[in-house]
Amino acid sequence: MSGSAAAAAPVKLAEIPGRGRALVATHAIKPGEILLSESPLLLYPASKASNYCPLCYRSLGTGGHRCLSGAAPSSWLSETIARLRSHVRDPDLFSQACFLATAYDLAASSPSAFSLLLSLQGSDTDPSAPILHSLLSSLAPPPLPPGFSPDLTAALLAKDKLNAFGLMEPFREDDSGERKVRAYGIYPKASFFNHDCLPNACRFDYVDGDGENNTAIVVRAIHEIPEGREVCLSYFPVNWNYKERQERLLQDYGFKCECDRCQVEKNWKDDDDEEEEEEGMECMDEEEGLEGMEEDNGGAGAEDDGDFPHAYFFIRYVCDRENCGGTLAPLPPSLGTTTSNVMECNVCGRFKTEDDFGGDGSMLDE
Ligand SMILES: C[S@@+](CC[C@H](N)C(=O)[O-])C[C@H]1O[C@@H](n2cnc3c(N)ncnc32)[C@H](O)[C@@H]1O
Repeated sequence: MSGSAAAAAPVKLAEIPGRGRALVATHAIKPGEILLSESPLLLYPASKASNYCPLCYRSLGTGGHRCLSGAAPSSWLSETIARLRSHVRDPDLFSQACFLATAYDLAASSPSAFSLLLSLQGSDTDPSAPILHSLLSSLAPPPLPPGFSPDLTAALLAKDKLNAFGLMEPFREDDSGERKVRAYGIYPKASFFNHDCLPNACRFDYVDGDGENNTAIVVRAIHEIPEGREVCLSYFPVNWNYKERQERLLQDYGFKCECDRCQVEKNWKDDDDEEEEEEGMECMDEEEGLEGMEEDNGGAGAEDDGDFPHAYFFIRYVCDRENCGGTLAPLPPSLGTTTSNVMECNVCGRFKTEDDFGGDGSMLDE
């Protein structure tokens, strides 16, 4: 081995009371720094759409497609998915059944990866588990994979519910905010990111990109993160209002969010919620927001700035493109040290430079 030890991973696993396993920064993180780049444990289609390659998930486009998938699925999995495609009409049922087939196939092909999947968070029983189990029992060709049972099916669905990331169809201006998911993936380490309504990191995917890693997800720091601080993602678009966020987190993830932003917004009247989030906090004192961020190094804990402690986040890090609402993070720092002044949106993919922001941090008109 050479004299210099391999660089430590930027995040490590920790147990945080009341939050379970979490990922925390192992050193002071620079804006844009790549915290994790990870290939999926498993991937499965989100719908029956046929505009992408069923193996590498890249868009088929109009020209000839060159599939860059490294590995072919087993014949059992290909046959099961083909049968599901021709027999299951409901798109959600189809997608969930594909998940189960892919997960059971993993049990046969890689017991260690399958154990990893089972070690992830999630134990609620999905009401559709019995239907999905009998669907798979009747359609999948023999021999059925190891452990195939109603209990295991229910356990797998619970893992999927809490841990799957959507790989999105490319953004289109006329989407009117409704973006489609092309595929879902389960990423073993990324599954340990907890949620914060004002995250300090966000994830990118480049499903139509070149190379074999197009289904990897890349998590980058939005701003500086001090050593030891928990790194969190937002489990949904940051511009959702308090009620929407709380409902989703309780129903789908089983917890009540007590983050700094929720502490402030729980006291807002419903009207406040809508006005502030739709108008991107334009009415607040932007100077106050900027100072708050500077003192806190851009961390998510600037609590003392009155009613709008997090307004700077919206001005600086939420994409203002119509129907987008993605999160902006700088490109990775060059040579690992110099922070880039180019921000990338994780939804529409647009790049913005410092010149696109006013001196007060607001975005200039385009
Ligand atoms: C994708 S997992 C994240 C990793 C998880 N903490 C674990 O121990 O494996 C999602 C689950 O983590 C927990 N979680 C995530 N964010 C949280 C938060 N802000 N507060 C409390 N629990 C949270 C919830 O139980 C949620 O269902």
